[in-house]
Amino acid sequence: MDISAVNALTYEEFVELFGNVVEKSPIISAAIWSHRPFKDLTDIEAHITEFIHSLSDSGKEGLLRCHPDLAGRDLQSGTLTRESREEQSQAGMTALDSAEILLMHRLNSEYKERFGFPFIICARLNNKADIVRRLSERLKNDRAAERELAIEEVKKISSLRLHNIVLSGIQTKL
Ligand SMILES: NC(=O)N[C@H]1NC(=O)NC1=O
Repeated sequence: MDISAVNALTYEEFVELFGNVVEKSPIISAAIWSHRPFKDLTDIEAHITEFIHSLSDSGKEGLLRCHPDLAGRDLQSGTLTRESREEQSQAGMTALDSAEILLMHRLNSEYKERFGFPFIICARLNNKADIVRRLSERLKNDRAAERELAIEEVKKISSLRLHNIVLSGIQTKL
């Protein structure tokens, strides 16, 4: 799918295709559609980044709260989005033993209690050991630093999702 095909999408098609590029936040694709025509994927990413950075601190935290825990309740109950399930699976989160699941639950709860939003990391770029290590380390940060780090992870997740859609030929929907 090339950029001219992206630019030719109707609003409805665009949001259907890119609505979950930022987890459970279709407002972002709804907003950036107005910026067509896009020059390339980097241009789309720049608009996503611009939107996210324009949010207030509470808006950014709201965006973070749209993300499911890693190895959390949604994974156990099968209610993850397709994208999140694939990412969590790739990072080994779907193949944890019971002790590892308990550890993730304990660390995720501690994190959420401290910061008021879930721990977020780009699962495709990290394995199980990285995730546990980073989660333990990041618990020591302050809230503002963690908010910014988490937003950077959301941007990495979104970039990989965007590239995956455009380059992998999910255009069958079009
Ligand atoms: N909590 C969290 O990091 N969630 C996620 N990370 C990722 O790569 N996909 C997700 O859903």
